[in-house]
Amino acid sequence: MTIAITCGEPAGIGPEIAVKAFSALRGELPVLWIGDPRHLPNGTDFVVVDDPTGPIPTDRFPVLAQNYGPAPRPGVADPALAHGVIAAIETGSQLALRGVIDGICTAPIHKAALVKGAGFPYPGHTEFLAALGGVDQVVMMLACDALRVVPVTIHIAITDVPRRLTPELLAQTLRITHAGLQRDFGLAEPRIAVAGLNPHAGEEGLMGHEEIDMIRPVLDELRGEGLNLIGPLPADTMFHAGARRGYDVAVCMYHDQALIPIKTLDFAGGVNVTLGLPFIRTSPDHGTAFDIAGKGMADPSSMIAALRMAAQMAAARKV
Ligand SMILES: NC(=O)C1=CN([C@@H]2O[C@H](COP(=O)(O)OP(=O)(O)OC[C@H]3O[C@@H](n4cnc5c(N)ncnc54)[C@H](O)[C@@H]3O)[C@@H](O)[C@H]2O)C=CC1
Ligand SMILES: NCC(=O)COP(=O)(O)O
Repeated sequence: MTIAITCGEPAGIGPEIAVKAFSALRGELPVLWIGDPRHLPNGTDFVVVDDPTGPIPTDRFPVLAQNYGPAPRPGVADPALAHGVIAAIETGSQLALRGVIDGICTAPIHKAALVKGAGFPYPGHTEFLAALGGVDQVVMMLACDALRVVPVTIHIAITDVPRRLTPELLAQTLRITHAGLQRDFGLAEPRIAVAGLNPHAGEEGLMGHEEIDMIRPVLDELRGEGLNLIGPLPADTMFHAGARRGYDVAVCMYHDQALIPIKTLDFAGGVNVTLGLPFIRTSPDHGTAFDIAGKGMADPSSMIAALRMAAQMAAARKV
């Protein structure tokens, strides 16, 4: 079992948490870092791996070396490195698709630097990985011990949410979530709670109509396909401890509705997973943390949790 870590934004904390996670998981889970060794923290005891299909060393930090350019100043993204950051994600995905590695764990990227430096046309890894995997739609899920959440719409402006929230998108998100929890998380009949879009889930149409016009009909249709769906629920009351015991995942209508509760509950332990890909991808739930980059202060807990989750998902697919 080997999980590859893609370098992410070299000016962020990605290289640091990869090295710290490697140390923490030594003897438990082999990893392979894909990136430019010049971007590793000073003094990292690394070894270059020439052939990723061969044995991966576990005694020193193993690097599938790429050549992106000199190290940036910590906390200051250099768009000149954008092509390299993207290439690492492509390399990791190809290795995973070929079965050379068991999955990828992506360190955070700085989306603006990739757009500026390489015209990156995707809002994040999630959509880029869907393209690399040859699938039309995937689902972003964030998971910790206390909660799993899925945002139906992801990185779009809040003013665009009602328009982009179509019955097709909601239905496909629910189907992919259902199948992903069955396949990768061992839940035979996942209980899926679905949030409304409006306050009080619309309060019978007094505070918005999306629940009546769109969400309810989609849930009714998918119940006919055998999905165990609860809702639409008022989003403000579905995340307290008692409510969370009633479902396995909360499907939310937009990014912050989903990510605020999980990052509040467990920022250190949260993991970002892409469901619906032909290979396994996880990621820490946090970003590049430019404010602490290069200071040795970064907490690797979320990266460690993401690597463990990728390994568990890979094991589940092998059964
Ligand atoms: N998967 C990905 O590629 C992701 C990328 N991002 C990107 O990261 C950049 C910064 O995003 P922000 O919203 O500022 O969130 P952030 O998660 O980078 O930082 C928020 C706060 O949490 C702290 N923090 C984050 N991770 C930490 C860790 N491991 N240890 C200690 N402290 C930590 C930071 O120092 C900062 O104070 C943006 O460009 C965003 O697009 C954000 C989330 C995921
Ligand atoms: N807010 C979550 C996030 O930015 C992660 O996006 P992605 O790069 O995993 O698509």
